[in-house]
This record gives sequence, C-alpha cells and structure tokens, in this order.
Amino acid sequence: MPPVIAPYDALLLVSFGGPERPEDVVPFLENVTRGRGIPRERLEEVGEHYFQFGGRSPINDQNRELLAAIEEDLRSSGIDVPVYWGNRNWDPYLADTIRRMRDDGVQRAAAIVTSAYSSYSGCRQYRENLADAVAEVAADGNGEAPRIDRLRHYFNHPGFVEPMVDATLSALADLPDALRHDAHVLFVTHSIPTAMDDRSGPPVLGGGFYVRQHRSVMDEIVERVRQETGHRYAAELVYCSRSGPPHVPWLEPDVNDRMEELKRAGVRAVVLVPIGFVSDHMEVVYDLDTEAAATAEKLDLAFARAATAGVDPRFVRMVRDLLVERAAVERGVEAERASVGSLPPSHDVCPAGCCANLRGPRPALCGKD
Ligand SMILES: CC1=C(CCC(=O)O)c2cc3nc(cc4[nH]c(cc5[nH]c(cc1n2)c(C)c5CCC(=O)O)c(CCC(=O)O)c4C)C(CCC(=O)O)=C3C
Ligand SMILES: [Fe+2]
Repeated sequence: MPPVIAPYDALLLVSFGGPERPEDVVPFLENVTRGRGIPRERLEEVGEHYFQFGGRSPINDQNRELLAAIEEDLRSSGIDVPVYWGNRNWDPYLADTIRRMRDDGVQRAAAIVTSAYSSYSGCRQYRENLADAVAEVAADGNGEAPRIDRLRHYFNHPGFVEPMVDATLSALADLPDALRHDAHVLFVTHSIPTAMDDRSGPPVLGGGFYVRQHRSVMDEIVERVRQETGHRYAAELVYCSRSGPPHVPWLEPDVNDRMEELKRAGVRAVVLVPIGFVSDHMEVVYDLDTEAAATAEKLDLAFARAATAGVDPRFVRMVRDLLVERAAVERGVEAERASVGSLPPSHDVCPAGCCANLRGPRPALCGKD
C-alpha cells in the first residue's frame, strides 16, 4: 500500500442505491422502508416519482461516475489503491462488495459515505448497515471481513462548500437581471423527523447537529457570495421530501410552502441551493427540478436551482484529502484537518450515542458504541 494511506489498503464508497428498471422500484422501496412505518400512500406517491423517470434513479450512474473520478484522482496522485462501491438499499449491496473485498485480500478499508451531515438517516443507519454487512460476510466462514473506518463528515470541508458557492453564484447569474438583487436564496435539505434532529450528533454536545451543520454551511455560502457580489442575499433553510405519518413532526418549512409565503410577501425570484445532497439524485430531479419548479411556475416566481457537488474536481480531491488525513491520524501522525465556517472539523470516530437510533440500539461500526 502507498505509504501516505497506510494502514489502509482500500477505499469503499458507501451510498444509498436506487432502482435502475421499473421492476426494481417496488422492491427498492421495500428495502428502504422496511420497519420504518411509512404510510402506503406515501410509498405509492414516491413510486410514481420513479416511474415518471422510467423507473430509473440517476443515483447509481452518478456513483459510477464518482467512483471513476476518485480512481483517476488517486491514480494521478500516485496513490495506487483499489476503490470499491456498495449501497445500503440496492445492488451493488454492501455485503456483496465487502465479500469481494475480503476475497481480494483487503484487510483495512476507509469508507466515504455520500451523505455529508450527522443524523440517524445520514450517518448511524449507514454504520448499522455496515455492521450487518460485515456480520453477514464473517458468517461465510471464509476468513475475516476487512476492518472499516468511516471518513469524517465533510459538510464543512472546503471541497464540498466551495463548489456549492460557485453553484450558488451561477444560479444567481441565471436569474433575470432585474430580479436578481432581491432574490431569496433557499438552502434546501431533506426533511427528517424533529426527534431525529434532536438526537443528531454527539449527545454531549447537545444534539440538533443536523440543523446546526446545515446552518453553518448556509451562513458560510451566504458570506462568500457576499464577498464575491458585494450583496448579502436574503437566505433561509428549507426542507424537501417530507415523509412519515402526518402526526409525526418533521423539520419545516417545506420548500413549496415557503415559496407560497414568499410570493405573498412580494418576493419575485428564488434560488434553490440543495446543500443537503451531494449529487442530482431523485430528491433533486423530482422534488426540486419537477415539483418545486412547478410551484414557482404556478406562482410566477423566477426560479433557478444550483448544481450539487457531483464530480466537481474539488469534491473528488476532498475524498483523497480525507483519506490521507485519516490515514495519518491512524499512524499517530499530525494531520491537517481542513474546514470552513463556524463549526470545527467533525470527529473521526462517532462518540457513544451519536445520532441515536430512536427505535433502540443496534450494532453499528465506526463508533464508540
Ligand atoms: C437525511 C436523508 C437523506 C440524505 C442523506 C443521504 O444521502 O443518505 C436521504 C437521502 C436519500 N433518500 C433517498 C430515497 C428515499 N428516502 C426515503 C425515506 C426517508 N429518507 C429519510 C432521510 C434522508 N434520506 C427519512 C428520514 C426517510 C423516512 C423513512 C426512514 O425513516 O428511513 C424513501 C422512502 C419513501 C419516503 O418515505 O419518502 C426513499 C425512496 C435517496 C435515493 C434517491 C434516488 O433514488 O435517487 C437518497 C439519496
Ligand atoms: Fe431519503
């Protein structure tokens, strides 16, 4: 293994997964919602979103592209390490990938998750799925599964934030000149139950990290846009993709509801910046580009949507930087930990109780519990 990444001999890209054919849609939704208490009507509605796009989510192709870009970036930096990809909810499943890693002789891998923030859905659930996958592979009796460490949350890494600043600037530039100055910038992320937000992040730090982390990213982007344009745009955090039963409170306001209110208050243009997502997957192409765009059209609001990080070279390079950084930490060497904004760089190993599973404890990797 190349010395800069010792003790790691592989990198594992961990993602959500999505359907690729109409026949995949229902089994995929069953995988995602097993035991999660999602009402049937909501499932049918979300199934329709996928069918409108031919039964194919863009997420797997985006991960294939990201995987290729990471491989190329590592190779061109002289870091010759195999990169694997596995999903929580669809093929290639984590257990199959980890089995292949074991068969290839991988002993210790670093994992990068395509989710930038702390929350049960965005962090611990992936760690639980990794634990299940490793247990499944160990049960084969064909030797030990590789040890897996998760690279730290990168919501405040410059490699994630800087592409979003540029994306915000170019979305603003897309608005009609006469409306730009008074546009409202709506930073959008996935809604989660408020109880899940309350328990997000390390309990000793008071929870509520999902929202706190998003606010710090929003504030940093607003400030950098001000430095570039000389104007501090009106900005706020809004949510999309609410699910669950109606009596369970989720984070609000919904992006569509907020656009209605802003219109009534005289606002004429909005920019949506999807800081909650790292690529243009279904939440972005349906909930924002289809549904929210239709709301804007109905309200006669000028509308632009900022790009996600995708395969921006800075985002791809960030993966290398986080790998090299964590490898140094594991060797006991001082490492530079890049971050921007008001929150410090996130922890390497999740503390006990971090992003608690509200349904009770389950085995999870990459944490103190
Ligand atoms: C915080 C968060 C992220 C961001 C972090 C990350 O990226 O992980 C995220 C990403 C994603 N969510 C996705 C898809 C779905 N999420 C669902 C349901 C849920 N998501 C939740 C939260 C999040 N989700 C929650 C609290 C639920 C309720 C059920 C539960 O408590 O678990 C459902 C079921 C239907 C519904 O309930 O809406 C689907 C189909 C896809 C794939 C998109 C594609 O196919 O392109 C991606 C990337
Ligand atoms: Fe989701």
